[in-house]
Amino acid sequence: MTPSQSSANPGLEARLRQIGAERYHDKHPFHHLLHSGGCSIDQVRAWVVNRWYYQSRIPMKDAAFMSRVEDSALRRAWRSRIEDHDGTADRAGGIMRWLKLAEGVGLDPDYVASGRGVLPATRFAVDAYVRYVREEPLLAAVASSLTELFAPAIHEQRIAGLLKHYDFARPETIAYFQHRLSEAPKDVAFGLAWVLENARLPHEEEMALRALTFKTEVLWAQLDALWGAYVEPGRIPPGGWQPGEGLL
Ligand SMILES: O=C(O)c1cc(C(=O)O)c2c(n1)C(=O)C(=O)c1cc(C(=O)O)[nH]c1-2
Repeated sequence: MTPSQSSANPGLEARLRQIGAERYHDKHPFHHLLHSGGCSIDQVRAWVVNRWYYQSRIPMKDAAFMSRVEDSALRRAWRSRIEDHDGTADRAGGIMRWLKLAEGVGLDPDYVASGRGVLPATRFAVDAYVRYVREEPLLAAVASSLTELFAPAIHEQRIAGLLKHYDFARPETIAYFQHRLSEAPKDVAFGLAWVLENARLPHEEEMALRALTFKTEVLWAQLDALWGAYVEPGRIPPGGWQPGEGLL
C-alpha cells in the first residue's frame, strides 16, 4: 500500500509502512505454519493460550493511555478501543470472542482466562508494551499501535487459512478475527492521522518510527517464544502450558 493522497506527511507514512513490510509478524514462520494448516491441535492451543495474554492486556494498555490524555476529544476517540475488547452492556467484545475460540479448540475458557500456562517470554513482551504505552511520550504510545495498519491483511489470511484447514474453525469460533476487520481500520485511520499530524520535527518522526519498530518486536518475540516451546526445539519452560492441561 502506498500513502494516501491526503496524507499530512507522505514521507513519514511511507517509512512507517516500510517498517511493516519488513518486520510485521505476518512474516514469522509460526504464522505460516498456522495459516497453512501445518499446526497440530496442541500448537493451535498453545497459540490460543499465549495470545490470550496479549488480548487481555490490550484494553489495559488503552486504559493506561487514556489515563494520561488531557484532551477530551482524544480520549473520546480512543474509548471505542476499550469497548471493542471489553464489550458493552448489550454487546459482547473481543475478550468474549477470544474465549469462544478457546472453547472451540477444546480449552476450558476459565483456564485460558486465568492466564496460567502463558510463556514467560510472552508475558515479558506484552508487559513491555503496556509499560511503554504508560511511560513513553503520547506520540510514541499512539505510534506503537500502528502495527494495526498491517493487521487486516493477516486477519484475512488467518480467517481463510483456519476455515480451510482446521475442523474447529467455524464462523462462531473465529468471529474474533471477523470483527477485527472492521474495528482495526477505524482505529488505525485515527491513529495514523494523529501521528502524521503530531510528528512534525525530525526527532518526532524518529520517535514514531522507533515506536512502531518496538511494537513489531513485541509481536515477533511472542511468536519466537511459541516456536521455541512448541515447534523447534519444543522446550517448554517451567510454567508453560503443557499439552493436555486446561482442556474442557
Ligand atoms: O492478529 C494479529 O495479528 C493482530 C495484530 C495486532 C497488532 O498488529 O498489534 C493486533 C491485533 N491482532 C488485534 O486483534 C488487536 O485487537 C490489536 C490491538 C492492537 C494495539 O496495539 O492496540 N494491536 C492489535
